[in-house]
Amino acid sequence: MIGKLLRLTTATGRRQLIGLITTVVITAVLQGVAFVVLVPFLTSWIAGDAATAAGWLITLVVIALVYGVVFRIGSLLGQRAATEVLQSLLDRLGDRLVELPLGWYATDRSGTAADIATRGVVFASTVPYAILRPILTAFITPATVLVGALLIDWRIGLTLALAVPLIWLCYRWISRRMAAADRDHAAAVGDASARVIEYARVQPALRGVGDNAIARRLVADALRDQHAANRALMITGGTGVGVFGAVVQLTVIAVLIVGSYLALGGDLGLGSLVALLVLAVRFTEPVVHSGALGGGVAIASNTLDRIQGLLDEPALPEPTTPARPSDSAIRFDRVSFGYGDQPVLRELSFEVPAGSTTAIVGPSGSGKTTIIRLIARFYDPDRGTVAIGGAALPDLGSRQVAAMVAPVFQDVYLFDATIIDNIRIGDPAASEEDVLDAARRARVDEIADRLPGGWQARVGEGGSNLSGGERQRVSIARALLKRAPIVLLDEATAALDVTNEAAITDAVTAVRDGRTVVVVAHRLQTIAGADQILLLDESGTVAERGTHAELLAAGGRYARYWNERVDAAGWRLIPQP
Ligand SMILES: Nc1ncnc2c1ncn2[C@@H]1O[C@H](COP(=O)(O)OP(=O)(O)OP(=O)(O)O)[C@@H](O)[C@H]1O
Repeated sequence: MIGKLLRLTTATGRRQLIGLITTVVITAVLQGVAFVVLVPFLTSWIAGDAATAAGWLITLVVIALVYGVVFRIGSLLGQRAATEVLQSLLDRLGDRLVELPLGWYATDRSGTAADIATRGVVFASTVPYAILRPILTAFITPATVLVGALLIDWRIGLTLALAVPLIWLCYRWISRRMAAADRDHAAAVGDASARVIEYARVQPALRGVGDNAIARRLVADALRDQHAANRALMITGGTGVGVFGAVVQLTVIAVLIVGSYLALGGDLGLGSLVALLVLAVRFTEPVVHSGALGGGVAIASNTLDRIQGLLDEPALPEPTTPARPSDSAIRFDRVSFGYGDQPVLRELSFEVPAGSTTAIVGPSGSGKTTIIRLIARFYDPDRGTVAIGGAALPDLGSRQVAAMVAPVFQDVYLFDATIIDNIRIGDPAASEEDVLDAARRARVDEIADRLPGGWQARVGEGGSNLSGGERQRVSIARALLKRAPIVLLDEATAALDVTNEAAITDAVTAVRDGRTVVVVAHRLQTIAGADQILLLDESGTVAERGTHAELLAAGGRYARYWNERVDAAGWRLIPQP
């Protein structure tokens, strides 16, 4: 645990921790020596030798004074080390969360990450003071007492020494059980947090369908599992401490039996017997304490592992000298990709010429959004290459890719701020004029007109005061303001009202303006207006590719797909003269 803590903190934190450990060792030894000195003091006191007793008493007072000074220094170092550990962990986790590949966030890790970044980090910062210090004392003081007991009376010392392996085995047993119970508990807490966050997020959808019994059951099950895991942790801790206390008390009884036997045989004076019994009790006191702390050590160790695990999450490879893209053309070259063991895209190859628009269509689950994620470098493909401007994304580096690409996803998240502030995220340095210009081109001005407060109206948490289509228009305005050469657009699947439909059509037209656009298209206008259409099939490969006119003329899968959609939408194409 000490090694894990030292690895997680800064050089200053390491110095403070080593200082703390040094003072703890000194105070624990001094405490043990004080207990040992009690023996000659009590023996001479009971024997009526006041002068010798006074000498030992002075020794005890000196030990107590030195102990007090070193303890105070240790307390200060412990507090400073705790603050340093907290600060350095928050800094490192903050940096890590920014560096983690975006794909890490695509799977719902929010509960686990929130638990580590809040409860875990705060607990870790208390470890130097609340766990490390008492646990070291609980081992070093009895060890000093044991050495003293062996020197004073080897038979009593040997009795104590024989108990040590039994106590150690018992301690290991408790720690292992507590570590396992804590792992289950942490998993249950992470799961329950994720479920509660998810439940809050999907409230609008749930209220829309009227019956949220299934979602409520999922949350209730997760909370019940967390409760059960918490109970198991408590029971494991309570049982362990009870068993450990009983084993330690048996040690005192063994000393009492051996001591009484020696006293009855005349080998041990009454004063020495009393003093050695006091010593045995002093030996067991800190050891009993270690039983209760064993669980804390196991939990602390697990927590430090979890924090280290998050810090060690693999990042995507980044170039030392990023390559320069020649333009904004996108190329997929025999790309295969899957989430875990589940393959999604297979040997996918296509090109999107710079400045053109490609619409991706295909059945649900065929991997359309995954293509968008690969271009934004949420993940690197398992095989094959994704390139922009002739350079593979790992050679361009995540920063450059992020600067070149403006994604507009289906589930747009808006901050609970004004519409203007939400658009400005696209380019925080942009002038007010530029922000308003981008907003108008994405027809966000109509949304501002509708809201009380206009441009200064707050959009609510996650953008809840706006409709899905409106949120996507704000997101398109962000992309326009960013002036990135590539726009990735995952069109909302939900049916849009007439106003939003027209506004999105205008916004998409505004976005195209010389940019390279890849759009997961659901609206017929977007599909028909694209320079190139890629039709994916269920197995994650390109089934057909071409312009709308070419694919319709071919009369294949795309033509069937198109005709079904046109019939469903009641659409009619007006023949061109
Ligand atoms: N983060 C993820 N982890 C695991 N599997 C995922 C993840 N994201 C998507 N998938 C799975 O990968 C497959 C392709 O998903 P993707 O979202 O790319 O499809 P899509 O064609 O965009 O679907 P839709 O039209 O329904 O949005 C699906 O089977 C989906 O369940």
